[in-house]
Amino acid sequence: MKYKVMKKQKNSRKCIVCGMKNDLGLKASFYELENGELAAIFTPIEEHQSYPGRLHGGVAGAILDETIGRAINITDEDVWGVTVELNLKYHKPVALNEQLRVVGRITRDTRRLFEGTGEILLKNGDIAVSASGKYMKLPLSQIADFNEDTEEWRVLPSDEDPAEIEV
Ligand SMILES: CCCCCCCC(=O)SCCNC(=O)CCNC(=O)[C@H](O)C(C)(C)COP(=O)(O)OP(=O)(O)OC[C@H]1O[C@@H](n2cnc3c(N)ncnc32)[C@H](O)[C@@H]1OP(=O)(O)O
Repeated sequence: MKYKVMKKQKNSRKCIVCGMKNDLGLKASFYELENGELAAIFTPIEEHQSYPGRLHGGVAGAILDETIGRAINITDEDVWGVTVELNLKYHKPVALNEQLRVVGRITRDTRRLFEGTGEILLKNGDIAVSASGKYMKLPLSQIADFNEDTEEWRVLPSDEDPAEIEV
């Protein structure tokens, strides 16, 4: 199904997944959808390979980790957390140099923890990798010395931002 994009989330400077100034990073964009899920869009490059032409499983884990983790921000922009568990299932190989869609959602939300699931989708809609994750909520000050300006933590509008995404 195609869902309307309601909001684009922020990118950062150096994060391996969302850092726009990390030359080896995924430079993923994150979009909140009208159905309450979060979609990520990124294009893996050669530097993200495992076997030639195939996305590394750890990199697939990284994008799923962040997509599920950021899905909590759809309902509360100020929740921060760290991953405490991540389970992955690799169903199909993922090719490089093709734009990928990733989707994540929250399945449980308590005072201290939240949990969610997510999938990397191939062009034809098949699920290539699926994941479930558990995150511990923490104040940002307990996670890192994070200055929003220095870390360039901001929404970066682009002409390529989609109006709707099929997930
Ligand atoms: C918005 C978010 C987007 C996020 C996207 C990407 C996020 C990341 O990549 S974060 C990087 C990777 N993750 C990390 O670095 C986390 C590393 N781990 C830690 O820092 C610590 O283990 C930390 C802070 C989570 C817990 O530390 P600490 O408080 O000392 O642990 P501990 O005392 O053992 O446990 C505290 C409580 O949490 C619970 N807990 C700990 N781990 C888990 C777990 N995996 N599952 C369930 N409960 C857990 C314990 O049972 C305990 O509960 P209680 O107090 O009721 O007994």
